Amino acid sequence: MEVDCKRIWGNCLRVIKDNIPQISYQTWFEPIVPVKIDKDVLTIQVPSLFFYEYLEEQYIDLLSKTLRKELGGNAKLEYNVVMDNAHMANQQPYTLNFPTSNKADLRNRPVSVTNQEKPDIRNPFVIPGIKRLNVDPQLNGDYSFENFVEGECNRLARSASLAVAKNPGKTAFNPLFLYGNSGLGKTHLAQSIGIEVKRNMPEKTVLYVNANKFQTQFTDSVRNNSQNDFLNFYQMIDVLIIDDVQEFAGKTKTQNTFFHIFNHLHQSGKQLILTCDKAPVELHGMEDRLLSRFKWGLSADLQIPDFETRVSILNKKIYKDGLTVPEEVVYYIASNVVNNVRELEGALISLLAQATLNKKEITFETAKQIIDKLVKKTSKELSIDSISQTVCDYFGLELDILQSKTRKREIVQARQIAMFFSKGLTNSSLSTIGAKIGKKDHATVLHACKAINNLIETDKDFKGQIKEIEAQLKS
Ligand SMILES: Nc1ncnc2c1ncn2[C@@H]1O[C@H](COP(=O)(O)OP(=O)(O)OP(=O)(O)O)[C@@H](O)[C@H]1O
Repeated sequence: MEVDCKRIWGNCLRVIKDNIPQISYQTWFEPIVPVKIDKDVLTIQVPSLFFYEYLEEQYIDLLSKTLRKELGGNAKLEYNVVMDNAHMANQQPYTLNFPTSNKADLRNRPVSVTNQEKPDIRNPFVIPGIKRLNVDPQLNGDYSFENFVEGECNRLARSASLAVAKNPGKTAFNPLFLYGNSGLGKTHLAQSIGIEVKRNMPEKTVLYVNANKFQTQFTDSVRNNSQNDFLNFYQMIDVLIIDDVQEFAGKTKTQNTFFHIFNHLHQSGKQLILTCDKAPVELHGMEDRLLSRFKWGLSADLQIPDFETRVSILNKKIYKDGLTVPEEVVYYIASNVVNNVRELEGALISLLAQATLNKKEITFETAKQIIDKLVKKTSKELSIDSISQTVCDYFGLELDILQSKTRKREIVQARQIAMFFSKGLTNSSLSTIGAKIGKKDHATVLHACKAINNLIETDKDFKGQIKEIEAQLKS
């Protein structure tokens, strides 16, 4: 009997293996143990209730087909759900019986439970104490379609986002890849999709996550030996929004894991929405197989809004916050803050803050003073690229040399100086700086900053050089 059940389950596995991705097979089928066969009922043992629910949700059709091929039309499957080690003390497997022949029956099956304890699902987004897996989508209610102003600059991205929101996973826009410079509305638009899906299809599991957070969770899961939980969790999402995917650059293990999640979701008809600060073709430090997948759906860019759109964005915000701002002031802001919607909003906020603090009305004159100061400040902002260029010019080096693997002292030092100034003079994160200068990690950047600070304190000539470079950067 035991041999029989192993043989039959082995036959089923051969078919299953050919029909699903290897990672899914390893995750969901390798841990299953065939227990017994009784006429046309096969009993299998699974390690958790969550595991059983997932099999039922994702693979019941495949299981039914393969089992019926082996045991005939009346084939049935029974599960023994055996708790994991944490629950071994009172190990009394509970059995859930259901037939595989009729899918509708599966949803309303009679369940007999002899052990009510549930295994933990270790995931930071799961709200504890809720029976069904319930995921906090991490959405900001302000980032709705209603609050997003349409313009020539974002028309394609917005209409594609709307189409995806109405039909997640069912349009050709999968993944939807939204890209553009900082502060142009990528996060807002990506979140709008999540908000709309949740509004119209509350049963869908939506999750917004920043690429850095994803990376941290992944690293934690490796440390805690809970990679399977991590993978399983992400493979259950219906609409997955990953913000700032450029942060994955150079992180091979994270990319590898994301690749599997991407494949699983895509193959299961789930929706992926990715945002990035550049187009897929310009993305460096990313594996080719991942890049090619980014291009599968639709890439839509967000451009700098034109004057009219900038005025509409300001007016929308003014109206929403119940403020009164003279039209000429709105026009002045819109004419002078042009590159970034976040800065546009920031200018309005600082104007209002100053007016409130000084108990003054917002006049054109006060607005002009404040905005002029702000615009001057932003025009001085430097990029990692321009800093790297200035440092290379100063030492007479080619820019490319910073990206090379050479350990020559002068190159290493030039790289460290570029990192030091990028940290001090831009808002970029350590990992972004590292990725851009020599494909290094954040720890290397931190080390570089310390090394340069030490040298400034101990070496007078070096300090002089740093002062000269700084003067060039700020001129
Ligand atoms: N078309 C728009 N209509 C209304 N508000 C907008 C629009 N575009 C951007 N914003 C607002 O500008 C701010 C910045 O937008 P968002 O955070 O989405 O930019 P981003 O492109 O994701 O930037 P980053 O790459 O720096 O994360 C947000 O407050 C957002 O609501």
